[in-house]
Amino acid sequence: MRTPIIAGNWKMNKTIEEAIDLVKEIKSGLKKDVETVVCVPFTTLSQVKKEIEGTELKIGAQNMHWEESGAFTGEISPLMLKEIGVDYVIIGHSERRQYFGETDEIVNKKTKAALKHNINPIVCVGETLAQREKNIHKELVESQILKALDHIDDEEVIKIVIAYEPIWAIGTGKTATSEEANDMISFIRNILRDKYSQDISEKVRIQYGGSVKSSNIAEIMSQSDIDGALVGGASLKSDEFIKLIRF
Ligand SMILES: O=C(CO)COP(=O)(O)O
Repeated sequence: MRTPIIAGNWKMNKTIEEAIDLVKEIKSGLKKDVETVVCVPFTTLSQVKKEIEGTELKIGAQNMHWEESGAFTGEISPLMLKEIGVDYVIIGHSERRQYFGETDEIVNKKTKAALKHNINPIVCVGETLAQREKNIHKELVESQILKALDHIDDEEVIKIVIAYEPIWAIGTGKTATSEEANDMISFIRNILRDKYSQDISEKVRIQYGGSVKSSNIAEIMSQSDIDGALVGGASLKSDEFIKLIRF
């Protein structure tokens, strides 16, 4: 059985003070057997980590460099995240790919670096609207997955969470139908089966992301292959996020 995982991606939102307020409310609404993660801005990681001590709430970063240190102005290394005690890191979010030029090769390097440092990567994949309309969305996602997982073995891949986020559904209010999401996610599971094994494909958790909110979470989570959600906008308000955890 795969434990459901609901992760909030706060993106570039919340000052330290706001972050602490939000996390105080979230930790009071946790649900047993649903892994809950908040992926917060770098500047708030330390304080949020202190605030969640002794609770089941997990903490994630939204990005990371693959090197341990060096002349990479403005970047944050896996060692720095590990020192804070970060559990997860989002890798290859479509906004990083789109605005900051992250390629599949970079996503692979970052994923391997996270695993090396025992930080669980949440690896994001997903197609644009144009790619879906051209009916090349599965090809595209397959290529993103295989490149992200290059040289990652059986023992490591099960620590990865994959997030399928169709770009046209992010922040647009347009959700993929739960059937469309499940269809792609079961397709991803088949890619894992072919690359690794049936057993591995049944262990890896795969989330859906894109305009997830309290009104559609139950429907999304009722699908056979969807193990959770990566949530943007709706993770910024405690009452809404708690409803998502309690789907
Ligand atoms: O990008 C997302 C999560 O990583 C999704 O964002 P929204 O939930 O705001 O559509």
